[in-house]
Amino acid sequence: MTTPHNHAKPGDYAEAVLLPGDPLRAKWIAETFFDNPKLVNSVRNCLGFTGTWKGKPVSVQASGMGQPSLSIYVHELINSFGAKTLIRVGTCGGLNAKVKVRDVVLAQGATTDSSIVKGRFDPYNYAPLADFGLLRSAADKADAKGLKFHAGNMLSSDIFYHREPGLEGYGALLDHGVIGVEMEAAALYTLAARFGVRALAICTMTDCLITHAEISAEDRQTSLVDMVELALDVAVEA
Ligand SMILES: O=P(O)(O)O[C@H]1O[C@H](CO)[C@@H](O)[C@H]1O
Ligand SMILES: O=c1cc[nH]c(=O)[nH]1
Repeated sequence: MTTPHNHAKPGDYAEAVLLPGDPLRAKWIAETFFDNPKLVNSVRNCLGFTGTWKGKPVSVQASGMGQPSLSIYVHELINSFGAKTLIRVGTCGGLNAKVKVRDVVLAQGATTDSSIVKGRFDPYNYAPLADFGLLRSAADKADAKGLKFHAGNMLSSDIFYHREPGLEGYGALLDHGVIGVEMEAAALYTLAARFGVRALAICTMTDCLITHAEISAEDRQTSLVDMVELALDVAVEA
């Protein structure tokens, strides 16, 4: 069934879908890693492709930036296109000195300021979590590949440009082990829990908010190769 945001046909997506924020990253992933990539969605240029990785079907769909955008694509992937395993392949800012630029971050949990999650669970503070099986698989595979990775609490913020300067906007999160900041994982985990599917967010740290080290625009794509290969191996395993 097509949707206002996705003109793919039933069966166009694999059950395992990678979710980068950037549509051009989706295209790059399909063209670089997939065998026989086929464009399945281009509505709003939020590109989606299906192909195979190591002989197994897999898709990639750009989520756009932020939790409202990701929520639309993920809701439709699950409910209209049968997605069962959703793995975000994103970039994040670093909030902890132990995380270096280019390190891979597995978002074990996702703290958020977003009204998509916040307030929905009153009087409780819901803790959006990664699927444990996917998390364990990603950690084991990262170890086997010799990849430097960190697993922990990610901040999924609705705000990229905080009013407060530097690290001030992150307040007590800094003293409580939150390791990185991106803009989508909490909504992904909450939707996955609601609809009984599996989700994991894997990010490459591209901008350290403590040291201000960052990956240059030219290096950004190549530095994501390890993360994408890891995500693809996890995605097609089930
Ligand atoms: O590189 P992507 O996957 O888009 O992820 C990060 O980059 C965007 C902000 O620049 C946000 O979407 C954030 O989550
Ligand atoms: O600082 C950053 C870097 C990447 N993505 C974010 O959301 N924030």
